[in-house]
Amino acid sequence: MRKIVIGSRDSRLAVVQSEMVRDFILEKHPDMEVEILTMKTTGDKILDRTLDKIGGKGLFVKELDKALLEKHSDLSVHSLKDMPMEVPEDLPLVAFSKREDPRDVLVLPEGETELNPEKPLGCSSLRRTLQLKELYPDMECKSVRGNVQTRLRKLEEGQYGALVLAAAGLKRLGLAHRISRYFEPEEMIPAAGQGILAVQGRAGEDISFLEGFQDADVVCAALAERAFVKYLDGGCFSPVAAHAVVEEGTLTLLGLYYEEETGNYKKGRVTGKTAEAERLGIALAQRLRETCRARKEEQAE
Ligand SMILES: NCc1[nH]cc(CCC(=O)O)c1CC(=O)O
Repeated sequence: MRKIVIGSRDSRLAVVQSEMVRDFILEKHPDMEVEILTMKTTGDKILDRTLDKIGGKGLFVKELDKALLEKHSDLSVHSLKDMPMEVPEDLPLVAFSKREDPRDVLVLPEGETELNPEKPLGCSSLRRTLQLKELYPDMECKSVRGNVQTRLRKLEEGQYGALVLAAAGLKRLGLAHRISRYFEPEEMIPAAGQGILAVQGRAGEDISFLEGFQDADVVCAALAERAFVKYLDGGCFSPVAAHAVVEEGTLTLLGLYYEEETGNYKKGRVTGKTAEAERLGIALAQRLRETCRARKEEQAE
């Protein structure tokens, strides 16, 4: 018998996600024992500042990485979209899950059926803010921090007309009934990795018990999305968005590139073979950046 400890943030969503990995392992290997070890990360503790002021995505993984390194845990389960592009070599991502609904959605206060245009839209990333400006040009967007439950509480308190959240988180929390509108990926390009779980482990250890967990097409989509963002050095705060779909060996990647200095941004699409996922991500990134550059030169003339 082998015992595995999964390290998890202590938010409800993080625990549900860790339970999904636990349940997979237990179903395939009933002789194994799996325990979930929850912890608060710096990113969960600091809620009064926006993430870019306190140091980025890494704040949600530092404590979990430490537990892995010190062997208090064997695996960490993360939302892939929260993972930095650079992952420590000794703590590799060892599996990606199948993808839950990757779309962003609109959530109204409980019982309401229409969007109150007098109140701001609550959203927590530049990526969403930028794209919401196109969909709701007359509405203000206001930052909302905290885990999904905290954000929903702020919505019920009347601070916002609606929230924009990921469908994946709401569905996993059993809150799909709160969704009042879905944004198709073409209208609002999701964050790279949205809807996918990443399992992280220690280099060199046996993780054969995760066999069958991942889906090859989802892995290709994730690689293309992350290659795009990494090439553009997106990190957490550039509103870079990337979403790939794989169908019968063909990968289509949608991307958004934003140039901080000028405020210019550009959306684009690339299609190719799944085997070339990362190259496709880089190719789209290069093309969009060139387009923004060219436009900047035009404006300067
Ligand atoms: N930034 C928080 C976060 N990280 C992952 C999800 C949703 C689940 C997922 O995308 O897999 C959410 C909530 C949200 O953005 O609404």
